[in-house]
Amino acid sequence: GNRLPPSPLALPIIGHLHLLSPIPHQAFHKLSTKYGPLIYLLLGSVPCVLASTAETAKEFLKTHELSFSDRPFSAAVDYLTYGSADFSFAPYGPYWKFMKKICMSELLGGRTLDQLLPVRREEIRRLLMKMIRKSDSEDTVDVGGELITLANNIISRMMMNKRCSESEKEAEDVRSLVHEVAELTGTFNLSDYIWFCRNIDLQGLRKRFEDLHVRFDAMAEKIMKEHEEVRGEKNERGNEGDRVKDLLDILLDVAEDDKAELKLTRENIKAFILDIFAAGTDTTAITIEWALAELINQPDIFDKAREEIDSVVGKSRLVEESDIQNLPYLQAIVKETLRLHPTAPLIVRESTEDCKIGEYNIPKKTRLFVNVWAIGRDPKHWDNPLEFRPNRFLTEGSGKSQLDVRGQHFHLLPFGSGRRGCPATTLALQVVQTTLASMIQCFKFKLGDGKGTTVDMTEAPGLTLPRAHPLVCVPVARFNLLPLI
Ligand code: HEM
Repeated sequence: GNRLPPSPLALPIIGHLHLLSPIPHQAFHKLSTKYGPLIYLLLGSVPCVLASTAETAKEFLKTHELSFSDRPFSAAVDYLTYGSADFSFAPYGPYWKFMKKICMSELLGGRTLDQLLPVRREEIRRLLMKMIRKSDSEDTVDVGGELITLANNIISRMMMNKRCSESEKEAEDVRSLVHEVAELTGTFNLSDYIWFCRNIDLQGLRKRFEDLHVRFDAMAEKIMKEHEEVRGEKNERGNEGDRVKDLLDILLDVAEDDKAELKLTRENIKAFILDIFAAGTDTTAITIEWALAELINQPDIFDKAREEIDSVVGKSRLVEESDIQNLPYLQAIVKETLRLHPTAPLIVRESTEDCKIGEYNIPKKTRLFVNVWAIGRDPKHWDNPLEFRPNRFLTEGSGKSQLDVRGQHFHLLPFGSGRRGCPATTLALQVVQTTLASMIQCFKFKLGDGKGTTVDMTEAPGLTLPRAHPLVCVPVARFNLLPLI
């Protein structure tokens, strides 16, 4: 037959759009408890399916992977990605495949990440220095804000050998630009619908896209020109190769390579820069913020993590990326954070052909949402799912100790799965684990403004699972840290 999955009653014109607020992944979760693990929805006029369990996720992302490897298109994406010249939103075709190959072999591959290790080390030290000063003056730190700056600087230096915050003003410009782009493209894109509800002023919205596009383009052009100048000089002097290449150098090399399978355009390169900032900054920073909030709320877990680091690393040097493999409890804390607080709570794809899932027919051009957030809290797969218990990943015999977060285990999908999964999982884990470990090693935390001893864990609306209440606290250095930095 021609059966679609079960569906709540739809309203004229808006379909099920009214059911999504205020926080889409939470609203979706509620719908799934009522209508089941696979639901059909009409968002405005767009047909969608919603997968809310590990089993349904596997059907779409693995069994029928190739039918669901496109991303949906929206006006924001069109404006901001140079007419879809980018990577994150590119259709699953030759251009995407070409870029994916470069991503995995060069841009985000092991060798590049190794070469750029000093960037990550320096930026983490810069954050720690700032916190040491706050500790000395017994001042509060806006942890979330500092982590966004950290993530932004790491990405910016990897991408184009430039920190965002040479000056505070410049840093703020880049931060707000990146934030707006992420908000508007809705990296995991729901926003066009939500705006439709909230904001009928489509004209005003278009103006915002244009504005943002112009601002971003100016920034990207400036950076590209600077690079091209340096490359010109290098070529004249003939001494290329004495400096570590940043990602932009690698992209420009590919663009100049006449033997490359595809010719990268200027738009492609700018759009890629935009993608990396939009996909990599908030997700990384907010994950670390959630992890720290959980630890502050559970001093016994915090103590245990600190003891592990003290015994493996000691107090005479700072924890390094290479220590992480010897810190299983820390790794478990990060997995548990990604289970409960996945900063990409919904995976968004689109189907390229008709397809049969179980007894249901899913037509071509149907948008897919996989509710990663709900799957991580499913009591069928997780004991006491709402409790933060890193030990669940360590207990021998529970079967959970072998679980990783790279998309092989469909009840834990913080980075998605398959070909279209996050290409920067390794980098993201390096930054999250090492930053968290160094904060644990160096500081204890007192909550700011006398707000008691527990951190409020409410989520706010937003595509990257922002916290409703910013984590503000006073870092207290555990010992004299300066010799370590
Ligand atoms: C904790 C941090 C991060 C999380 C939780 C995360 C999660 C995700 C998820 C769930 C997806 C969609 C996967 C799918 O459709 O199956 C994705 C895609 C993507 N991520 Fe990440 N990510 C993180 C960090 C980063 C970083 C640091 C970068 C870049 C440096 C990055 C770049 C991308 C890109 C380019 C895509 C699109 C890939 C494509 O369409 O083929 N992500 N990420």
